[in-house]
Amino acid sequence: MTNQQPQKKSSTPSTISSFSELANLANYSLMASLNCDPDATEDGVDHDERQVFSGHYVPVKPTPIKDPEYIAHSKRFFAELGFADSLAKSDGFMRLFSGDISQVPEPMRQVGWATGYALSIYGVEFIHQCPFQTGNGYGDGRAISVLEAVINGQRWEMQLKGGGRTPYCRGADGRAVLRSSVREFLAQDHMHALGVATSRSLSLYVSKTETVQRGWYAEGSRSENPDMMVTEPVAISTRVAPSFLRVGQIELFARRTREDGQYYEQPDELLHALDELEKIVLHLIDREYAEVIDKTLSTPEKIILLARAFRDRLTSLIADWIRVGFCQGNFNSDNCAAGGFTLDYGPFGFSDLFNPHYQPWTGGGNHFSFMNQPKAAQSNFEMFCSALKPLLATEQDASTELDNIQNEFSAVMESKMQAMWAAKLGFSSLDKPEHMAVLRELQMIMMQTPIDYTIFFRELSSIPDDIQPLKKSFYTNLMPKNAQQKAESQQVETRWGEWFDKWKALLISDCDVSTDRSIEQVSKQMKQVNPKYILREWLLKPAYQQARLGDYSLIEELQEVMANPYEEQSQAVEDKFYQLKPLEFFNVGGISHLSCSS
Ligand SMILES: Nc1ncnc2c1ncn2[C@@H]1O[C@H](COP(=O)(O)OP(=O)(O)OP(=O)(O)O)[C@@H](O)[C@H]1O
Ligand SMILES: [Mg+2]
Repeated sequence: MTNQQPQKKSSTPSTISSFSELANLANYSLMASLNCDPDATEDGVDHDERQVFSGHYVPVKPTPIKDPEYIAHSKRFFAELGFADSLAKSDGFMRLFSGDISQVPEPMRQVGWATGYALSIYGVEFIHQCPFQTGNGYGDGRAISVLEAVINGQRWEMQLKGGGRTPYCRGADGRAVLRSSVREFLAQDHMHALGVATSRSLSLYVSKTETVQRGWYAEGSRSENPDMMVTEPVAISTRVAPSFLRVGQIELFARRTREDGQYYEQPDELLHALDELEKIVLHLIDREYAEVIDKTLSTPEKIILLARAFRDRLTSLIADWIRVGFCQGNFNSDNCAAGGFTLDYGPFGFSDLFNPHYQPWTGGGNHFSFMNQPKAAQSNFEMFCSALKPLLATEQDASTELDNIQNEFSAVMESKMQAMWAAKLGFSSLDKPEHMAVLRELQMIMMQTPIDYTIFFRELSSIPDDIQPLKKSFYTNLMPKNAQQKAESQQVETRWGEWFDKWKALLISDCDVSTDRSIEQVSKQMKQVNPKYILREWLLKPAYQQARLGDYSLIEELQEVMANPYEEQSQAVEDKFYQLKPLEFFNVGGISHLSCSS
């Protein structure tokens, strides 16, 4: 059900308790397999926006945040890496991951790197909106990778978010504020605990003295857009993944191969562009798909396997997002990791009230809304396949096969969605029409009744005797009040009862025919796919507000609770975190919607 990234061979790690031990694990494959921007300076002091015409990466020295203070690290991920918890507060570690790379010992390098990428929004290329009207200004504007290390046989890239300006900053400050960094750090950690493929959270540091200004919402504001400027401390969160390659990155190098004279003037420049495209694709395979694609195959053969494998991961990812109520909010090709995992926790949100059009980001439009994410993914996948095409220009068969892989996306997506809904409902499949009818009817009533998506499925997972426990998920206060409306809502309740009876009868008959499925087992399985605890925005807000005052206890508490989202936890945890969204938070800026993610 879940879309785990491939597990590498693991031996029990010996603990890494000092920064010099970590430094010894540094191992940079990127520089060997990719091209550096030929216009770049070697020392990485390259902090003004400028066009980057070629090369896959630009050396950039991060700008440290002033007077950094420790807020959090992912204990779970540290344990996986074999890092001692004490490392997070140690001098060298804290210095590096708050942006000061100037003193790292060899074999670490005293310079990081940023990468360019192209942007497509819902399948439409954006080129002229960059400051140079060429697309050469898009890329990591504030994300800077600082380390590659091989740990227990797995290669990881570590990337600062908010590490200061890069050539791609487009005039912005290169910083991330405390609020957005807390959200990103916690959500990324939580998504892993939910079993959803994601970049991982490593650490979070805030500056005690450096601030920037951002537009934000006044307390309780219902304005769609921010109505005031706030001064916020800057922070750096570090995220970790096998790579940070995005669909937009492959697109950038494919666009440069076009014979429209936009990107090159001489024939050898076309060859160079094709070479850069091939290199980045092979690098993607090496970093993200090495376990499923044989190194000895030809490039066209590899490309076919890559497209198939990415399609498989991407469709699983989207089904998982919908399973747990996650809306990414801004699923452009530049926010779509080519390794098929969740990347960029900016304007994301977890659904409280079920709404297929749920979209936390005011700039996102319906195309990135909750139930439209399969379509948004399809657009990104199509851009990905088009970007691979120039490498198959003389390979008719492979090119046709790639078209087929692309054309079958929606069928594969649909089958993943059906498997996901079946699991949420406790069915082994939706193959029979009566199972499908139960799903369709449920989707209809869910749209007509204000219910909490998480609580509804969690209560259903206990397979109750009647609909009474499900009412815990009803936003009764949002239901109609006058007499006629009350009568209508009575009808809705009757429909719920009828739906429930049909669902339960099917479930019982499934168990009767299958000897290896008891009701208790089904309930247990349902609780493994229907989380109890979800990182709701109204839970996040007090955590970053308290952090602003120097109190990080709520962040730690949320981290703990959200690390075990499928478990039954204490009554106190349930009372605090397993609740409907309070009515006063509906339509409130910064909780129900947000416009700014930085
Ligand atoms: N404060 C900033 N300074 C420089 N660049 C920024 C800033 N905020 C956003 N950007 C850049 O604007 C683009 C769009 O922002 P978006 O919110 O998608 O990305 P992000 O949250 O910064 O990053 P990522 O996708 O790396 O998680 C990105 O290329 C990003 O680097
Ligand atoms: Mg982004």
